[in-house]
Amino acid sequence: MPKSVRTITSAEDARICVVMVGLPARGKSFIAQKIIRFLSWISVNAKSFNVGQYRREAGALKPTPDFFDMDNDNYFVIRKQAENNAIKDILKWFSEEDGVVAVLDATNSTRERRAGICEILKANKIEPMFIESYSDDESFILRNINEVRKVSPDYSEQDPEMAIKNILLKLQKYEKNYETMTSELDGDLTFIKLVNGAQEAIINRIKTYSESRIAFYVMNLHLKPRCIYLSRHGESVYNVEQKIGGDSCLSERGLKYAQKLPELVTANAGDANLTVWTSTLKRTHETAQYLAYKKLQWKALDELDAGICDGMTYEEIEDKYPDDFKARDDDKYEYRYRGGESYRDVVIRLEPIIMELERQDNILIITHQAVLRCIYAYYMNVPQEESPWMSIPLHTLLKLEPRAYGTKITKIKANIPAVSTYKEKGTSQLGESVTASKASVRDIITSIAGDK
Ligand SMILES: O=P(O)(O)OC[C@H]1O[C@@](CO)(OP(=O)(O)O)[C@@H](O)[C@@H]1O
Repeated sequence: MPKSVRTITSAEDARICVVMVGLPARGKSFIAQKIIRFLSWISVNAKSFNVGQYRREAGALKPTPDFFDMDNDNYFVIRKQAENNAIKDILKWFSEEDGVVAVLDATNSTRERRAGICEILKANKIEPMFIESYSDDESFILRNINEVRKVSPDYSEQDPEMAIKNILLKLQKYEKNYETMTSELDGDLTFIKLVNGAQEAIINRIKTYSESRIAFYVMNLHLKPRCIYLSRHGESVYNVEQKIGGDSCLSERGLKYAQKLPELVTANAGDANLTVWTSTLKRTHETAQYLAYKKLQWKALDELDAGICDGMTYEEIEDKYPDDFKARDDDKYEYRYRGGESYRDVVIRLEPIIMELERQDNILIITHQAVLRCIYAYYMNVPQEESPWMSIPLHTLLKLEPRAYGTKITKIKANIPAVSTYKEKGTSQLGESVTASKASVRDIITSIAGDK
């Protein structure tokens, strides 16, 4: 019986607690959630602990700005209790749930408070890593205030004007005591200070691979509006023959999709500048051939390697390697084709693609079924056990718009028929053909996938 092999992603066993630092409305929760999403995607056990949530659970549901008055002892007790509960849960999570990276999402705005947290973490053999989001840019702050107003349970039911007034008052309370991190005064701590998003970054005492991976990731984050377009290559000769893998050319209908793609892209991206990324396989180049944008080839975007099954149909695999066929159906994410790859392997080789995508502006990626599922899973927060089973039809352009707390997705069908390459669990038969719908070119479904 073939056994899937678990791949270790890092040789370190250090447990890290990322401690967020910064005034309210500096995008700390956005950074915290992105870190968790990225680490979970690469299979690192990571969890965020938001002190605001603990404070709400402690009864301070919709606090007035006075609640954040640093000189008010009564309120201080509640705030401190919320912080203590969060830290208690972090320690419990590390010891009982094999945690690897926790994020303590709070302002942690004074040196004294940070020193206290440091002491507890170190006593429990957890490495503290501070990430400060600092800003003196009014437009950056205003954008974040607006975000907080919309998504924070503290303000979501308030009249927008009143909410903004309250957030500004809360900010003033914190500003009085806020101590930013500096190499001079905090030189013995591991920290990264992001100034105005990631316009500038100060990095101090990053020692381990895991810390540098997190630091590099957050330095690449940006919230400038941009779109990521994803498409599978047009229908290939192998797709028509129901064979997997290979390096075949496009079918006639696949070529039609390639010819239509420039029109689809312009209809949605207008005259925005785009870079097209393809894999190194022929079917993706042929799909990109009529697009008049700069093109880059990535080996990392090549389809999941089916090893000894490359070039076979699912029926042939079931017939010749029934144990492998079943093992893959039982655990599609972990199953590694003999001499080939698993979905987990694909995610690992896609890490540099995600790092680069976070840095970039508008990108169109033309790649393959399995690779697209993995990229999609990162943006849409799809759990590992579900992602290999997602249906991503041919001849469909996906438009992703990353936002602060989720990604907006639009599906644009090209209205060109294609075979289905979707195989359901428990069968070797492929689904129904994707026929041209009667709707016009732009059959658009829009949804927002929020963070979980
Ligand atoms: O993981 P599963 O569902 O088998 O999907 C991956 C398969 O998709 C295919 C099509 O069946 O990809 P592609 O987009 O490159 O045409 C195969 O080449 C590949 O093995």
